[in-house]
Amino acid sequence: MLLGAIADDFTGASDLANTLARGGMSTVQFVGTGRGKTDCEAGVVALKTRSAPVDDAVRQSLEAARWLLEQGCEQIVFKYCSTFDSTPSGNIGPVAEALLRLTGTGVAVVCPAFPATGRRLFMGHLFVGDRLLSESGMQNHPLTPMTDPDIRRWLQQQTKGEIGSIALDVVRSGAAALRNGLRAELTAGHRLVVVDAIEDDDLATIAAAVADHKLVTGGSGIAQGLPQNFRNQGKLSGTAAEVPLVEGPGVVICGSCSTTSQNQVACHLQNHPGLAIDPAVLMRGSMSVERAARWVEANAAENPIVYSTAAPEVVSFVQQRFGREDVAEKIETFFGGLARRLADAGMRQIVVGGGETSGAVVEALGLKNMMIGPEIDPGVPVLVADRSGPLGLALKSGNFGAPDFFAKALDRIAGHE
Ligand SMILES: Nc1ncnc2c1ncn2[C@@H]1O[C@H](COP(=O)(O)OP(=O)(O)OP(=O)(O)O)[C@@H](O)[C@H]1O
Ligand SMILES: O=C(O)[C@@H](O)C(=O)CO
Repeated sequence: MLLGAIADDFTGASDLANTLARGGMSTVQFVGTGRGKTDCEAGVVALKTRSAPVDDAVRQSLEAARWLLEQGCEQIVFKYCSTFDSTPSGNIGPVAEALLRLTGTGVAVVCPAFPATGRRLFMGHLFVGDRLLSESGMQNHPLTPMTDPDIRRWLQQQTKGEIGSIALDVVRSGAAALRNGLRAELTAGHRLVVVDAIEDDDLATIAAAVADHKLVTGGSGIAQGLPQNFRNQGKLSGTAAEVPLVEGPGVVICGSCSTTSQNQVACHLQNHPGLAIDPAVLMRGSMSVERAARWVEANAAENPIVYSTAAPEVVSFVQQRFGREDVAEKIETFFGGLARRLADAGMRQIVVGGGETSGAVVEALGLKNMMIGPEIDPGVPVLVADRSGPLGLALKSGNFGAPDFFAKALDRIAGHE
């Protein structure tokens, strides 16, 4: 393994694995510090640490990094969300600082930009499309409401060390100028440096500038140029793994409440049967995994959807009543249990909406690693795991995908265009 990555959630991991695979590295997505197939050029360890307690997130990330370094990785990427999902008390800062120490790195870039999905960083401020992050809908996120678009200020609340920043004009001056800028930041004592990027070319410049960095941090965009660094050194084999097609039956499970997911659920419901999961009903114990599974099986021929997706005011009402973490855990456990029950009974395609939800589903399915198939929409590939035969998956980040993503994902897993 040449490049090892640690992703703080499962959809983020598949987003990054997709980028590295498209960049020409043979890539495997590992579940936790999952073992199994390690003969790849890039290994992405998917953790579920985005909303975990800080100590837990640091411990799991260090364990994953140590494992990746043992596999021979020359560079470690810490992948977080392109919308920088975190709270003022963590976890991006503490994990990044712990990885700096572990890898003996002086300075690392911080760059969540992902222009293909509208995430651009200018003067340290993060935009989603034409909106500042804090006005993009992300301010209503159920677990990590992003209420400040200034990534320097947000990250500073999470770290012990002072945060540096490098503006777009330096990036546009080229890789050598950026390297000098990073050295100057290090001299000033800034070991985590927020770097602007608004186009793919900016990300390519940043990737070229950090070719010899032991640690790189960012969204999946930062990884677009990393395979080229290894190619320049003649280290890539150029052989891609064969990923099998997987026919149905299929189901969609959505626990994401983002605006994008709300539209995608509404779109899928136009032509497919749906079962809405009311968290209050779940908390009272009046809905069981078995009941939902029977409903899915009765509708299996029509690619049904089971979802807890709801509007922000409904989400905050239920959170106030039952507690944010308790509700999230109840829903995630339910969706995990549902996926396992369905896969045990022969479901071969599972499409999931939401990073936390995806983590719960993949962990409940007990998968060890996943191969990376074709891209469905920017940032979301087909994944194929082995679970008594091939199981096709798509793990969609809350904010990714076209309105018809769910139907398209099921088609792509089966190899239909
Ligand atoms: N109706 C609801 N009320 C309250 N909480 C909910 C509801 N539906 C889902 N949730 C919880 O909200 C969280 C949604 O997070 P998830 O990561 O799955 O989606 P997302 O944040 O939109 O996606 P991503 O992390 O990929 O951006 C989960 O913990 C889920 O259990
Ligand atoms: O970077 C993103 O936006 C996604 O890969 C993600 O992390 C989803 O949770």
